[in-house]
Amino acid sequence: MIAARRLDKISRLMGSRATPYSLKALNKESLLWTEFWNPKVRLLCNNDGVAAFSSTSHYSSNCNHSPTNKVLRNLPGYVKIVEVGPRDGLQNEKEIVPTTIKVQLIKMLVSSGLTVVEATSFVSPKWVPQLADAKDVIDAIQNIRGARFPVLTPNLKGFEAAVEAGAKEVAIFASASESFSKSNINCSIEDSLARYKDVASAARKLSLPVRGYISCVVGCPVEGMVPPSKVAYVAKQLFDMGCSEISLGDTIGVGTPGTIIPMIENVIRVVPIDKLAVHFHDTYGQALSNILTSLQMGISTVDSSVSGLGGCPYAKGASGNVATEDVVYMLNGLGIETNVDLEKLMLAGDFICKHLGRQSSSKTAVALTSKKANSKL
Ligand SMILES: CC(C)(COP(=O)([O-])OP(=O)([O-])OC[C@H]1O[C@@H](n2cnc3c(N)ncnc32)[C@H](O)[C@@H]1OP(=O)([O-])[O-])[C@@H](O)C(=O)NCCC(=O)NCCSC(=O)C[C@@](C)(O)CC(=O)[O-]
Repeated sequence: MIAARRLDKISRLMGSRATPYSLKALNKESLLWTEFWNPKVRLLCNNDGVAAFSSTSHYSSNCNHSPTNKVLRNLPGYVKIVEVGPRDGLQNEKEIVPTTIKVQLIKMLVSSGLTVVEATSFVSPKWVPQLADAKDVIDAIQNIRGARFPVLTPNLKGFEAAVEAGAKEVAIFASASESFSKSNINCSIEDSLARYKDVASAARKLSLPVRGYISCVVGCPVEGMVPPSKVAYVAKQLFDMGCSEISLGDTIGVGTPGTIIPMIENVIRVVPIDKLAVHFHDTYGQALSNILTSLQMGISTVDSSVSGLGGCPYAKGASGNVATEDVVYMLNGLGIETNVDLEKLMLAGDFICKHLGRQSSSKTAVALTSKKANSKL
């Protein structure tokens, strides 16, 4: 068995996120080996040193199922959720949502335990009037602790405005479809990549992290099927210009595991899998199965939107993002850590849905709310 002193030292090295699921004795060799994990790495150790090392792919100690189960073996122990509700969720809303409501929503999302909340976009207010108050939103959330608040910036003008407002992290958004690039940001893919190089280099000078999005990773509303090689090409460009994370967006929600797998396979030939995130819209009800497939392939960052709000203004017919509540419910069921308190998350969802005057698109929120109401009868 591993000595207590050594165990302490390794736990310290792996950081606080190594707990509470940092230790696990392996079945057969529990007297000799101890497995340590955190969201990034997995170590097999004994008193003689580190025996094996791998990135992510491990089991949470909360899991009821056996690590030898073939289907579930490669799931991560921790999934980082990137909440995009205040930006992607609201950008398409026709009625302008007051800044105070947006700020209250962000506060509630952070208090549910979400550690990344995309707050707004510094885009042209003529193109996306709903987010014209970006500066005020960033101003009002400056003192909120416990989460990062990336913002979308389509060009240097947006980047400079974001930095001036106090943003500490930005996201650039390209497309794998020419037609979508034109309708979303009014330029070709190549022109957008040239613009984004400038943004990425300006961000590097200030040591600000840059996330890269790719839209239409399986289908485009105009062009139909998008070849995986095109997605891989854009992913490599974004990675090479310094994006610390690349989010693969099924903007119109047409993907199934059958199309997601070849797309991810192509991308991971050119970008390390731990740099990838997935961003699924739920138009055809495929988002959760696509997320599970992505996790099985080794991805451990998932974008979602509280109450399933959202949709891109330049992707007609696309429904909302996958609901964060549904993602958390599924991950809880798999014993995968997220740091998110589902009850508190549902309060945030309820808050924004009441403001918008509509029912949540989260099946989990609807089911748990009606279960609660019934139990009170
Ligand atoms: C990119 C532009 C600006 C090009 O728009 P343009 O009209 O080609 O740009 P321009 O350079 O000719 O400028 C036109 C006007 O916009 C102003 N302008 C120029 N830039 C900015 C800026 N940053 N902030 C504020 N104002 C700006 C500029 O100053 C000028 O003002 P005017 O002289 O007419 O008064 C425009 O197309 C735009 O803002 N597009 C944003 C569209 C958008 O936000 N789409 C939704 C986000 S992407 C998404 O949802 C997909 C994603 C990420 O979620 C993943 C997925 O699901 O796929």
